[in-house]
Parts: sequence; structure tokens; C-alpha cells
Amino acid sequence: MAEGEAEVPAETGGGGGEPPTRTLEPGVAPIKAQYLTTKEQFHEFLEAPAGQVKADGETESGGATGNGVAEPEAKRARLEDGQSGGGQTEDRKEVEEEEGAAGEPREHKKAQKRARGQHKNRPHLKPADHDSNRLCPSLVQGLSAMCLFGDRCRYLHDVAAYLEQKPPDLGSRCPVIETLGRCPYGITCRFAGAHLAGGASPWGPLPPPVRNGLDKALQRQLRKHQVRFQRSEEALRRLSQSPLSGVLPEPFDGDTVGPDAGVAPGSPLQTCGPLTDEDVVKLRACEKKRLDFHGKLYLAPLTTCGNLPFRRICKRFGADVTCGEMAVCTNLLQGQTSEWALLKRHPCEDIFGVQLEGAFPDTMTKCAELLNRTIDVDFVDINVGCPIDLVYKKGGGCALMNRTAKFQQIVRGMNEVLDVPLTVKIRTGVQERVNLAHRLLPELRDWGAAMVTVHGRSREQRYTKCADWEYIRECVQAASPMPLFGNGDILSYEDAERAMQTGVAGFMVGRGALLKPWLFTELRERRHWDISSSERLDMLRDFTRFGLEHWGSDTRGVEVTRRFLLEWLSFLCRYIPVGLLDRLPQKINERPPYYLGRDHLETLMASPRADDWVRISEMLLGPVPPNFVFLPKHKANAYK
Ligand SMILES: Cc1cc2nc3c(=O)[nH]c(=O)nc-3n(C[C@H](O)[C@H](O)[C@H](O)COP(=O)(O)O)c2cc1C
Repeated sequence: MAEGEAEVPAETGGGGGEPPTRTLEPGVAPIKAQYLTTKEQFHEFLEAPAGQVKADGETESGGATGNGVAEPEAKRARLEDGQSGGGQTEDRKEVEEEEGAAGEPREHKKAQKRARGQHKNRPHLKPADHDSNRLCPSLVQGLSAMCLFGDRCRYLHDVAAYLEQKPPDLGSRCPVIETLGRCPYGITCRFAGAHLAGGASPWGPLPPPVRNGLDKALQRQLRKHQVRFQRSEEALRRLSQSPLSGVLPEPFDGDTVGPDAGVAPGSPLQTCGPLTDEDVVKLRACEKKRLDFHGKLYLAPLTTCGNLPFRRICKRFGADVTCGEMAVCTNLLQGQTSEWALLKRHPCEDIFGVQLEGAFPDTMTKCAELLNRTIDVDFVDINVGCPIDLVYKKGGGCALMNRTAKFQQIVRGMNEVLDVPLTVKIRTGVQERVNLAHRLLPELRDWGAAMVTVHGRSREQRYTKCADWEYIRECVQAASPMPLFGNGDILSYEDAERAMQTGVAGFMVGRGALLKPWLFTELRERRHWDISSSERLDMLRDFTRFGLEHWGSDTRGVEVTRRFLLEWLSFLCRYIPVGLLDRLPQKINERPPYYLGRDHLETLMASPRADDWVRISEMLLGPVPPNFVFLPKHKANAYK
């Protein structure tokens, strides 16, 4: 047996005698032998139409899923015949090795680069419901037959023609009516038939609306640069007059960032000497709001996947703190609708923050002032962990860890104009072997950060190595008494308990929540939840309901909901059901080998293929439009 390989007894399904052993490759999740299969058999199984499988007369196992898909046990057994204990992962491994499995040597630097983070060459497709076949908004509600744009209007005005090409309804209950009491999508709603039954919400009083929308008048002012930032100007003036400015002139060149820039390894962090907060920043008249983060379950900010409907799912499962997806401060200052959408807060999000990214004290401070005035949040977070080139090369995200003067001005400036706590998310450092966080933490505490989260990996590492919780332990000491949150690789209550032993005030969960949002329940109840595939489908159904409510119940809203569902499914497929594991708990960096689940849906949900995620989306949102293609934004199945 090669070094690092473990021998695991394979379950035989109750037969007597010595259980045979099988060899587990490092980095491969230990799934009970009777569920293992090969890539070919896995896909062959999923490609067989459910009806045809049933016609074989084989017995069903695991019960119906509620979607008419159930798997015959005998078929699975037949497929298992061809398997060998260790070889079944080969094909999957081939793909994933490129993407970077934790703990495995990588042979090709190029492959490693390809694997990083995002699918950059995704197809950009026209939305399914593009303008030429959308009904003119003036007609949607039947409020007015007059369209102000006349012949120049790009939308359809022929209601009969519109209805002829409109895809069929998706259900008999409109999710928007059920929540809002009325549906603004009128006849374009994909549940329009339900409107005829009456517009009243069957659930009694309506919940409070989603907050933090962008007011049109403010948007116009922002676009015309008519918004004044008095507090920011004062704060920035004070900062520029203080010995801070000029002490650390840091021209930034993203390509030359290294240990010598800003904080040099081994040398003390450059600071502004004996200056105190009071010297630099006049104390504010009003009391800053406080927030006690201790022991709270924090759902990490997650671009694309951490959208509002997903956060609602996590709240239901027990998350305490939620945070919007990273928003770019300059886009917010320009009043960009899509960027402001990232700030929206659902009423169930009772401890909610937004996360900002930016490279300069003036834009970050002004943005903080703008948000302080216009939206309802409990805290504002700065993303100083963002590794992506686009952000890093401009001096934002992780680059700020090496630009301490700018970093300081950003934190002090924002802190001065905010009435809510300012938190910061950082990494261990930029380079793999050069830890910076412990040096920055005392500074961050002095600059006024209310809490800092340390993601236990460097920018260079991305997800290739396990998070370094021993280093996070060191960081706790360095940050004290400021509360420190740890972040990285938490997928079970055991992981969480180990994390808490480092002395952190709490931890943040990222991919763990994407793989299994019920993790928050597991953490609260200290248990492993062997959730069934039909319960998982119910969760996805709730997500689509929330999605249609949020993005719209017309065809465009349906397709936006589908895209976000598919992005999430690209992570969900990595979850391995508890009952299938030889050893608990599942580890986030272990690849699942190909396996057949306890029913057809469980198998389908384990598929790493986008086509199968599309099939799941079709169970919930109807057929995809013609020529539909999906490639996930994030390389979720990189075992990183
Ligand atoms: C899909 C995805 C999107 C992310 N987006 C953000 C983001 O917007 N802001 C941020 O600070 N971190 C972001 N991260 C990083 C996570 O917040 C977290 O720090 C990281 O995944 C490590 O935690 P984990 O091991 O629990 O996943 C993202 C991670 C993933 C997988």
C-alpha cells in the first residue's frame, strides 16, 4: 500500500466472515462499498429513463421521490457487479486533479492555473425571454394601453400574439401572490392561471417587504454626481492632514505585490507611531451601535451563490448572521442597479451586513457614508480576502494586506462615517508561506474594526490546501480583545468544535453551507442529519419559490431563478448522504467517488454533470428554453 493510503473494511451488506478490505486513495471520501460504482455505470444509470427501468420489473428501493423517479435496488446491485473498490474514481479524478485536489501533488502548473476559481470563458447567452418577445410593461398590468415609446418600443404590444408564444404555466399557485398579496407580473406570470382564483394571500397578514432597494431619485442623483458626502470629506480631510498620509506612500502595482510591499516579513509593521484614534479621527457625537458576534453562526458572503433566496434557506436551517454578496464600492457610488441589488435584505435576516470591496479611502469612505444614510444594515464588512485578479491588480481585496497605509485610511475613514460596526475579512496573507494576518490584527483593532474574520488560507493557496486553524489560533491571541472569527473547511459539528477550541469568538461557514445548508441545524443540535433526497428536493423547491418571489415569476424571473439554482447545484452535488459514508463526518476536501444513492433522486443529486443539474431544475421550473447551455461560474467541484 502506498504511503498515506488507508485500509477500510468494505461493508458486505450483512454477510458473515471477514469483511474484505479495499484501498482508499488519499483525498477520496470513504463511501460504503455497496454504493460505489464506475463513471460509466453511473451515467448509464441516470440516462436510463425512469419508466424503462421500472418496466424491467425490478423492485424499487428508497421509496418514490414525489417526482415519479425511484430506483430499483436490483439495478444498482447489477451495476455494482462491475466495480472494483479503488479504481472507480479514476475518470472523475482525472478531471478533478486538474482542478486541484487537496493534499495531492500537482503535476502541471498550467492545469493548476486553469483550475483556479472561475470558469472565465462562459458562454454569454441572450436571456430566454429577451425584449422582442416580452410584453410591453404598459400592458402587463392592464393599467394603461398607452405606451409612451410608440413605434420605438422594443416590446410586444399584441397581447394575443404574446399569449400564443408564452410557455405554459408552471403551477396552480402563484408564489408572488402568496407572499405579496398581488402579483405585479400580471398575465406574464408563469402562474397567471392562479391569479384568476383571486389575488388574496391565503397566509393571512403579509410579511414586511424586502429592504434596501435603490430609490430612483437617489439613483438619478448618483448618476449626475449630485450627492454630497460631507462626513466623508471631513473624515478624509482629517486623515490627509494626519501624519498617516505621506508616512506610507504606497504606489500600487498589482503585479509587483510581494512580501516587500507594505508589510515585510520579519520586520515590524509600519504604523503611524504613537498616534491615537483621537489624534486622527474626532470622536463622533453619536454612540456607535454595537453588535455581539460571540458564538453566532455566520453564513459567509458568497458571490453569486449567497443570494437572498439562498440566505433565506440558511436562515431557516439556523444561520444567525448573514451577509450580502461582495459589492464593488465604485459601482454603488454610480448607482448601478445590479450592484445595489446585492444589498437587499429579507425580513428574516435579523443580523445582516453588507460587504464592500474597494482600493481607495475616498471611494470606500463615501460609499460607507452613502449606505449609512440609505440602507438598513447591522454591520458593514470590508472584503480584504478577495483573491481575484480583477480586484487584486487594482489594489483591492487581498492586496490591501500589503498596502497598510491605504488599508488604515480605509478602515478609519469608513469607521468614522458609519453608525454600525465595521468588520473586516482577511486571509492569512498573500503568499503561501508569508503569514501577515497576525501582524495586521492588532492594527485593525486599533483602527476601529469591531470584528475580523480570518480565512485560514493565503491568496496563493486558494482552496488547494486545508485551512490553517493552528495559525488562526495564533491570530486569536494577536487580535485580543477584539473578537476574531475563523473561516475555512467547516462541514460538520466536529469541524466546528475543533474550530472553537482555537479560542475564536465564532466561525464563518462558506462552502459547507452551499453543500448542505442544513449544516446550521447540525451545528446547533450536534448531530449528523441523514437528510433524504425528497427533503433535499423540498429545500430546492423552497429556493425556487423564494427565487420567483425575488427575481420575478415571469419567464425572465424563472430563468434567472434557474441560473442561480444551477450555480448552487454545482456545489450541492458534492454532498455525500450520511447513510452512505463508511466514516463520519464527510470532509470538505475529499472527493466523492462515483456512487449510486439509495434512490434515483439521490443518485441524480450526486451527479457532477451540468446536464443532470438541468434535469433537477426542470423538475422544479419546467423545461429549459431551446438551446439552453449552462456552465457554472465557480468551479465548485474543484476539491479545494
Ligand atoms: C462561490 C463562492 C463565492 C464567494 N464569494 C465571496 C465573497 O463575495 N466575499 C468574500 O469575502 N468571500 C467569498 N468567498 C469566500 C468565502 O466567503 C470563504 O471565505 C471561503 O469559501 C472559505 O470558507 P469555506 O472553507 O467555509 O468555504 C466565496 C467563496 C465561494 C466558494
